[in-house]
Amino acid sequence: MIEAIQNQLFEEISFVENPVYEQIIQDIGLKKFSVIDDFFSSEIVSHLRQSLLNKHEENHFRKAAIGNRVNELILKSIRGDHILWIDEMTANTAESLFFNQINDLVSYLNKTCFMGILQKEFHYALYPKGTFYKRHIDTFQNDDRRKLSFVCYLNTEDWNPENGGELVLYLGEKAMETEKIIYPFPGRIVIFESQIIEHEVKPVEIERFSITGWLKTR
Ligand SMILES: O=C(O)CCC(=O)C(=O)O
Ligand SMILES: [Fe+2]
Repeated sequence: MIEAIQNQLFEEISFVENPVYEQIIQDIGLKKFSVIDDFFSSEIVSHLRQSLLNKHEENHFRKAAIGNRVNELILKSIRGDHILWIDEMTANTAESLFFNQINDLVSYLNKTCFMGILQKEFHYALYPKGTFYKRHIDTFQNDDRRKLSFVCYLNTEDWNPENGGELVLYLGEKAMETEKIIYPFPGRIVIFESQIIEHEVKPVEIERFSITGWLKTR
């Protein structure tokens, strides 16, 4: 009994407010999305990019799918990225650092906003030159488990807006829709409400690297 109270007290005392997480929570509450620069250090980003490139070199990536009854030609007109799912259980050093930060964020969200995030899934994505991902929403019919979409860019430091590949979020009601353009600068993350925000990746002029994932309720 006393131990339980001590533990609870300790939990309350040990809670440290995190300004970056608070920013994310405030943004999502107000705008349904948040963009944070330097969420990941350039060191982690470069290790993750190297890991992505190694695995791509070893032919582990697959062309991304969009549901099952779609043939390859149609698929290519919708999205052209190659992906590889990341398994936390067999994560390498860079991936473990990535998951540590994600898990820290998730536990903060669950503690402070009762988000109820119990599951997560992440994949590497490589967009070859000339590819894109047409306007879409990240939730499937009959499946509303995806709550927050999460993208983290792994491009090199010299990424130039002229490379294209910008993420466009479509915000607001149809009649007054606005576009939020987000460049895929390394270390930058974008978090948005999966069930609400339509978005697209514009055609890219050079290879574009990222990790995309979802925080889910179960
Ligand atoms: O890479 C991005 O900026 C977004 C990717 C995306 O929309 C997706 O994979 O569902
Ligand atoms: Fe998406």
